[in-house]
Amino acid sequence: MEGAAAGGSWAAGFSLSAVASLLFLFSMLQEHIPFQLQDYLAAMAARLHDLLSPYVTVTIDDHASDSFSRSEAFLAVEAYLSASPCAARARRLRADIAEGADRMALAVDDHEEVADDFRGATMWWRKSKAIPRANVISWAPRQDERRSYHLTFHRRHRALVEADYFPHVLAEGRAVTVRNRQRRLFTNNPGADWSGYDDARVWSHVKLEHPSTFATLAMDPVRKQEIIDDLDMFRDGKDYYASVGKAWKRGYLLFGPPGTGKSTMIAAMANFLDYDVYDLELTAIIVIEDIDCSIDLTGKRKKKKKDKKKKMMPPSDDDDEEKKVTLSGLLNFIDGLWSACGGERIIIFTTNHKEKLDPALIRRGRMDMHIEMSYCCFESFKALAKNYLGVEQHEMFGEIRQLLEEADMSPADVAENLMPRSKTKDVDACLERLVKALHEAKETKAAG
Ligand SMILES: Nc1ncnc2c1ncn2[C@@H]1O[C@H](COP(=O)(O)OP(=O)(O)OP(=O)(O)O)[C@@H](O)[C@H]1O
Ligand SMILES: [Mg+2]
Repeated sequence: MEGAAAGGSWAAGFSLSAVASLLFLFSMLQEHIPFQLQDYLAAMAARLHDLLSPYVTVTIDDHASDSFSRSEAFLAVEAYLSASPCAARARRLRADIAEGADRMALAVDDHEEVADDFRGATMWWRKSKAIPRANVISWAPRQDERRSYHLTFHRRHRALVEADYFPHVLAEGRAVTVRNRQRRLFTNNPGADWSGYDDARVWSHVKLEHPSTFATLAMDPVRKQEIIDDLDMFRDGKDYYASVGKAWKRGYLLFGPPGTGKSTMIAAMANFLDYDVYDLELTAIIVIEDIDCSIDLTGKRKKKKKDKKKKMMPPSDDDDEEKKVTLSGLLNFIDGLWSACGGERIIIFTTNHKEKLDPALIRRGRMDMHIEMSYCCFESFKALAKNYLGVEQHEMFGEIRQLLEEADMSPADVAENLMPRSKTKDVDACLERLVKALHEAKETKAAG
């Protein structure tokens, strides 16, 4: 290893090159030496190397010997090196789109070597490729190529590598993978069977490419900040959750009339946290409470007699019992979803009718923070006006403020009225259209 030799003494450099020559000779002779002797010689060469060299080498293979999937350690190192400043000095790189990622990622190419500086210690990374000997002739690209990373460092840094450097590489590598991957939005399929754990039928997902952020989300700034703080606290709260003995999970219930920004908030949260999102649309679920929620000592749920209560919003013409979901089935599913996955989890429930939900469903622990998304207030309007029209002050703002207090209009409707109808953004026309719509909404409210 060139870099390692340069970093050590002359003697180490000499001994390394001597060993390298021996290894080269060994590989030349390999074909003429019986198998048993090959193993013996390899072991001897390794011991000779150990005796002479002050350097330690750790190998990380891309496939664990008993597994077909790629090793997590290898992927973490690959991701770490792709983003590390040390890789910027590599001359040969390889570009690829990793599984689940949405952009090209660069990785160090085969046989390339890079030096990473960690707290004053130099870590040399080299990537190697090996093609196992096989008596198979194939025109297809070799599937059995094995790649490995070799980390070489001075033996006095061994404790540092084990205690600090490897955890650092793993954490950074994972963070890079999360940043690169395509995030997904899962939504529940109406009518799915909630009694089982068949995730594929219950959830469908799309790529999450929603542009909404907390900066564009219109709501009371104080409440918005509370939510951001809560998410921040959760994200960095791994140790805290462990110390109080709680699973690292949090549930949010977003409730409010249609068009008040519940789905927009979900996208903003996902973009803020870089998480996948499970959006459980409760209004689309029919729950028939035919099972009592108290649990007897044998752990089974007691059945209630014939007292069937509709607790959630069912499309009333849907009489297909098969499609209906029992409350306990839904609770089991939600709790199963929580416990099935390690690591941090956020699940967001949305509904237009909080008052119709069963208390068991929305108790703290399942839904820890209840967030009301309400009709557009003046603060929200100001955010939308800035976002859609680029105005922060206007003589019509006073009138609009007054009207917003008297009429119920969702942010979705306010936004729609503010949207310019032509490329020449006519701010006055947009605000006038909003005032007119607010007057109508006010009359409707008074009449209803
Ligand atoms: N608070 C908000 N801030 C910014 N834009 C909003 C807000 N509320 C609504 N909008 C706009 O209105 C559209 C519809 O809002 P959204 O889908 O988030 O409503 P919702 O509360 O999820 O409604 P529903 O109950 O029908 O699902 C959004 O795409 C967005 O453009
Ligand atoms: Mg929605």
